[in-house]
Formats: sequence, structure tokens, C-alpha cells
Amino acid sequence: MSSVLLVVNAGSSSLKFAVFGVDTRLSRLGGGQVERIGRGPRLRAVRPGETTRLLPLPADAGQAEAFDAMLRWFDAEFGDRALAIVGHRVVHGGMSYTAPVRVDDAMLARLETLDPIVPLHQPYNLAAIRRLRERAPQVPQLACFDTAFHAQWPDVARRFALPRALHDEGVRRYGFHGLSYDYLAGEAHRLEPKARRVVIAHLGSGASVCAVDGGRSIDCSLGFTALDGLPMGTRCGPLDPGVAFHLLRAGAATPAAVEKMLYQDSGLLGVSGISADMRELLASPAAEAREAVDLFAYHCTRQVAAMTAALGGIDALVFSGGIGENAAAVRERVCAPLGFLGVALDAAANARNAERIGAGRVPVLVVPTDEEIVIARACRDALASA
Ligand SMILES: Nc1ncnc2c1ncn2[C@@H]1O[C@H](COP(=O)(O)OP(=O)(O)O)[C@@H](O)[C@H]1O
Ligand SMILES: CC(=O)OP(=O)(O)O
Ligand SMILES: [Mg+2]
Repeated sequence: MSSVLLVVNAGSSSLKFAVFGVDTRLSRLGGGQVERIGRGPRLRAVRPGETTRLLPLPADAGQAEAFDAMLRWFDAEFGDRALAIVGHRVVHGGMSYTAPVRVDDAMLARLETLDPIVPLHQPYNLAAIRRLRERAPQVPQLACFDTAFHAQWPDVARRFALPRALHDEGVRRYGFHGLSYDYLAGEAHRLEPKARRVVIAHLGSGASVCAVDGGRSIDCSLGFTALDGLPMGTRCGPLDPGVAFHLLRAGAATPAAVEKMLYQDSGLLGVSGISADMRELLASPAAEAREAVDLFAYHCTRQVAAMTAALGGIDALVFSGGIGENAAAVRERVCAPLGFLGVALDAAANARNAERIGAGRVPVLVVPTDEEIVIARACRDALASA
């Protein structure tokens, strides 16, 4: 029986995983996720052709318990197969890593220095790697970076207008969601081979828009941290940095309190006061929910236009992520002002989340993202070159 590889995407409140057979086709054998970590989590796991299994976890189970539950599921389902390699999504590779890299002590130490820059992601990504090293030290692990797809940006996209020395120290724009954009750029090329200038909106709990030119990223609305660009589930999105100083100066808030506010109490949740979940906001009759959705869509529109300008035009627009794939009302609001770019929607196709929803000059696509397959391919390549 052929060996398998495991893909892990560990975040602050969720743990997603997938198992692939190690063969040229990379067949997906199973996977699932633990959601609501820290708030009564549940492990939902599935093998193709079978019904979803829900495995209970203690209500107070944290990341480590969720990870161990996932490993128990893996052992029960695939314990008879050799585990060839484990691939991880790691959001930040910093200046050092612009391609997938084998895990060792030195790289873990280097990646750990980035924990404060992406506090909702990096510490959890690295904790999963460490947990697996404890539990299965003989299994090789590969880190695949969200920043890597953005490694070729031109200087104008990379640089903040800050004193030069800071840029050289790494205070620069990196961009995130790169594993998703890597996959989506490939899908856009498959679906629209003639489209060179592709704008992709990855709209999930974290959200961003990316400019892809001939398959390569040239800019993204996320920059140094995972805060900028668009309002997100709980993150603030675009903000005048003076606001943070204002709050600090007023003496009412500590740096830690301001940071928590920007990462966890803002975005859709902060504006609506109701929920960080787009589904709940779309279903809510409250004016505040409507305001939050409008604000989100307004900034998406602005970023699509900004990325179009960065590309000098637009040949295709792609929507993805939980919101981009499912929320027709949001896509409608994002695209309504974009007629001047040749973007228009077919209302019926949009309403049924069809793959092609454009009715104007520019093809508009809805494509489910697949970060796991990008990591699985990197694992397969790493095994082949070992
Ligand atoms: N049917 C739907 N309609 C509207 N929004 C949806 C739907 N399904 C999922 N979403 C939204 O997608 C977001 C989560 O996206 P997802 O890509 O799963 O996030 P992440 O991977 O970053 O955790 C949530 O805001 C959720 O409400
Ligand atoms: C980088 C980022 O925002 O990721 P996510 O969408 O998984 O939160
Ligand atoms: Mg995601």
C-alpha cells in the first residue's frame, strides 16, 4: 500500500487537515477540521464517499488537544499506511524563506521571531509543527509559506514610505494568503487561459485582494501583518496608524489592549456588534449588520480597483474564500460600482454561485480555494528530490 502525506493548517480558532495518497495524482483520501477551538470545539472528519464524522472534544480543549484528536483520527483511519511527510501552512516566512523548507531547529527558531507580527497565526502554525515533532520525531515536516507566492513583488509594492533602514531590517510589505492565491492563479489560467491580468479576492475570515500578472503576484492588500487592506471577521483592515497613537496617548489603553482591539474586536464584529460571521450578518435585520456588510463590500471594491490599477487593467476577476465562494449578496455589492472596469454580474448565475458569473467584458469567476493541494504538491516535490 502506498504511503500517505498529511497537510495541516493550524490557526488560532481552527485546525484544518487533509490526507493525500503519495502518487502522481495526489488523491485526496480524507480530511476535516476542528472549529471553535477554545469555545466548545468539534472535530469534523470525512473520507470521500463516506458521511462526515463528528468527534466530540472537551469543551475547554485548546490547540494541543485539538491536534492530538486529529492525530488519533489519523491513526484510526490511516494507521496502516506509512506517513511519508507532513506539510504545514506557515503564514510568515519573513525575509529568509521564499519557498517550502524542511523543518529543523534553526528554521523554527527563526520563524518564531515572527510570532508577534502575525499573532493569530504563526504561533499556532509553529505549535503544530512542534507537537508533531514530539509525537512522531521520525516523520519529516515541510513548512509552506503564505508569503512565498508574493516573493517577486516590485520594489514599489514591497516598500513602505518609511526611513530606508527599516526596509532593510524587514519592515516591508510581504502579503499573505499566498498558498490560496497560488492555487487560484492556476485555476484562473485553466479557466481563462488568455487572461494575463487577474485580480483575485480571497474573502474568508481573513480577507485580501491580490494582483496576478501572468501567473505571478505583483501586489496584495495585506502587507506587514494580517491586519491591513480589508476589514475582516474581527480585524480592522485599513487604518490610519495615527488612530493607534491617539488611543495610546489618551492613556485609556495599553499597547496590548489596542493590539487586541485591532485583531479581535474590530472588522465585521466590531462594526456590527453582532457577529464576525458573514452568514449571520446577511441574515440579520439590524442596521448595524447592514453597515458592516456595506463597509466590507466598499473596501473590497476599492481594493479590486486598486489591484486593477497596479496591473494596468483587468482580464479576469476571481472570488474565493468562504464569503467569496458563497455570499452572492456580497459579490453583488462589490461588483456594482465596477462597471467602469467592464465588470458586471449575471444576477442568476451569481445567485447560484456558478463558476462563471460575469455578464460584462471581464470574466468573473467563483473558484473554491484549495490551500491543501498546494501544500501537498510541495510535499510530493520535496519527497521526489530527497
Ligand atoms: N453560505 C455563506 N454565505 C455567506 N457567508 C458565508 C457562507 N459560508 C461561509 N461564509 C463566510 O465565510 C467566512 C469564513 O470563510 P473561510 O474561508 O472558511 O475562513 P477561514 O478559512 O479564513 O477561517 C465567514 O465569514 C462565513 O460566515
Ligand atoms: C493570513 C490570514 O489572514 O489568514 P486567514 O484568512 O486564514 O486568517
Ligand atoms: Mg483561510
